[in-house]
Amino acid sequence: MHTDSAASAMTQDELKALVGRAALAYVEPGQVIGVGTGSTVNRFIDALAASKIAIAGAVSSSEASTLRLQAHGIPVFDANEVPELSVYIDGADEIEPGGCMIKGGGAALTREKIVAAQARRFICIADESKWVARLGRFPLPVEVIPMATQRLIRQFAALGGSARVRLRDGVPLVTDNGQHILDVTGLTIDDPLAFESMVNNWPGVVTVGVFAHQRAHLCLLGTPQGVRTIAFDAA
Ligand SMILES: O=C[C@H](O)[C@H](O)[C@H](O)COP(=O)(O)O
Repeated sequence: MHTDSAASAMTQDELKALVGRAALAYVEPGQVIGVGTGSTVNRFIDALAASKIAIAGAVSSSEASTLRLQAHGIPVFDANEVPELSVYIDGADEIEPGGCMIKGGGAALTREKIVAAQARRFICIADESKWVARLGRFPLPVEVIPMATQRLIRQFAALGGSARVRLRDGVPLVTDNGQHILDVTGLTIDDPLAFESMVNNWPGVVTVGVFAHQRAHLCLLGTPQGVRTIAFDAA
């Protein structure tokens, strides 16, 4: 781990912009890269467009990121057209010292996991508020098929969790995949790999927002002292 470039009294938005720019160091001209979703990734997309690094294009993890990339004139490919990506750049809602993450605050978790699985390297960009000793403070997003919702709420309750259907404008939010999101609080996630496998096996779960099998290889963490570069050896 190291810290570079002094930065002081920066807002959270400025820290997101800082790590968005820092991620450019991991992008090379001519590459097709994986691009995640969220406010931090938006800063990366904008920095990429401003940088004039001529990538061949991107595979995107959401309709929102696709629109932003295309608005900048960056070609977006279907995941099926690109067998392997050199790098995937995405944010996180929480990241812990092993590189495991909670993701899905923006409801894009399923496509994020798909694109991450195609990439040789996952680079997580996040402001320091996302760094945790153990996953579980942020409500865990789980994409679910609506007919399974009530049973899954009971399954989470049996683990000590409290699950709610995420609403938007008073009705269940519908993901890019046409499904719903449960947000689960009160869980203890001591073993992210085992937890991810267990929940993903419950019928009706599309994807759980624990990213342990697709964990980060590197985290660029925005702090008031600059960007901390954290490599996860075991990833
Ligand atoms: O579904 C959304 C994603 O997992 C985001 O990458 C995550 O919620 C972090 O978003 P933000 O950069 O806006 O905090």
